[in-house]
This record gives sequence, C-alpha cells and structure tokens, in this order.
Amino acid sequence: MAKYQIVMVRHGESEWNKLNKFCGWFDAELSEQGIQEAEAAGKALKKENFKFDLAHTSVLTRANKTLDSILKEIDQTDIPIQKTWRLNERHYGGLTGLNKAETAAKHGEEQVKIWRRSFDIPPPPMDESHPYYKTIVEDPRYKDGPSKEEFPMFESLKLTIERTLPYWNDVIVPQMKEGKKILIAAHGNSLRGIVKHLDEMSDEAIMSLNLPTGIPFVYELDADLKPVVSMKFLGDEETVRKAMEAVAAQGKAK
Ligand SMILES: O=C(O)[C@@H](COP(=O)(O)O)OP(=O)(O)O
Repeated sequence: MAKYQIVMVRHGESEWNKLNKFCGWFDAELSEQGIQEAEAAGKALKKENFKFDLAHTSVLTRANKTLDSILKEIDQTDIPIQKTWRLNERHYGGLTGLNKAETAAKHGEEQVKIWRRSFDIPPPPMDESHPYYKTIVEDPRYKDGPSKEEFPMFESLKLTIERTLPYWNDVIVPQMKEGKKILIAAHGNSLRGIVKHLDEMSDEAIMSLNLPTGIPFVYELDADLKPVVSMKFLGDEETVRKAMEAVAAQGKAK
C-alpha cells in the first residue's frame, strides 16, 4: 500500500539543451520553450490538484526558475524551498560547453553514449585552462559548499549518486516520513540517480533511461520506501516517449 507520494521534474529546456551543448554545472538559462514547458508542468500539476508542503531544487537557475514557475501556476509560491548543490546536474567535466553532436562526429557516437549514459565511466576532467573553470569554481553560490575537496571536476552517474543520495536519505526521506508532500525540481542526471536508487535499477538498465524536460513524474512509495507506483509521468504516453527519444538522440552525430 502506498504511504508516501513525491513528485519530481527535470527543468524545462535550457538554452544549452537547445544548442545541444553539454551543460553540467554551467548555469544556463531556460530557453523560451523551456519557460513554456515549466508553465505547462505547473498546469499539469494544477489539473490534478497537487499541493506541496515544501520543495527541493539545485542551485542552478534552470531548475530554480522551473520550480518558481510551477509554484506560481499552482498558487503555492509561499512554500519553503531548499536549494542544494547536491541536486545539481552531474558535472560534465571537460565536455562542458561542447556540442553533443559535434563531439559524436569527432569521437564517435559510441564514446559519447559512454560519456552520457555509462554508470561509472566519467567524462574527462575540467582542468584550470577550461573556458568555464573559473566561472564555475569561483561562483559565490558555492561559498557554503561543496568544500574544496568535494568540489567535482567531472562526475560519472555513480559519482553524482554518491553526493545526491546522502541528501535524499538525510533530508528528503525524513521530511517524507513526517508526512510532508514534496516536489523536487532538478536535472536529467541527478534525477536519474534518484530513480535508479528507488527502482533498484541495474547499472545497465539505467543507461537507457532518458528523462524529458519539463514533464513532472510521480512516485508512490510504501512504508519501506519501495515504489508502489514508479515514474508516472503527468503527460500522455506518446508525448513522453517522443520527448525521451529526443533526449537520447542528442548524442547522435548530425
Ligand atoms: O548537462 C547536460 O547537458 C544535461 C543532461 O545532459 P545529458 O546527460 O542528457 O547529455 O543536463 P540538464 O539539462 O538536465 O541540466
């Protein structure tokens, strides 16, 4: 029997999703389409009468603005919002800023698939000469963490999960157990990590999961936090399927 319910959403399309660039910890804005997707996500939640006690998001603008837009649509702009770098997108290391299709043309689609979707093979590191190194490392939003030692220069999905899961277990789960209704607005890969954990997906199975932008999905969990309902999207099946396929196709050479 379901005891808890939690809703998650990947942010709406960002400017860098639109340009098909590896984004990671770069703080891209929502694109015009992404703004509309965020509004549509709010409308879908409103239609089903969703209400939340609090929300969690990353420290990146694309997720924050998606959350704000959803809360506006459901008339809940007053609920507490907790922001954490632990829900940030995976750090795409040296790939940050590169076009995914061009990278596939240069290194092969297979290699790009490994970088994007393998469980534990990380992208190359971002070194100090990288054009976005300073922008990210010196960003004041990280003054309270991660620490210098924790600050990633690249992350596989495995490494992403290692910093996201402590937040899930230590902050989100206790709130759910107190009966709080929670919304998480985050990113393709930080959410894939949570989904992998909840659904106990194998390292192979998670490779083929591509989360669409701006379509909320619901989990219903039993008392032991095992899913009774998994990843139920608030969108029609065909639209969700096409959106997932489009994300997968971003790594194809043009
Ligand atoms: O960092 C990025 O480029 C995308 C995910 O990219 P893929 O792993 O799907 O290539 O992150 P998001 O748009 O969810 O913040």
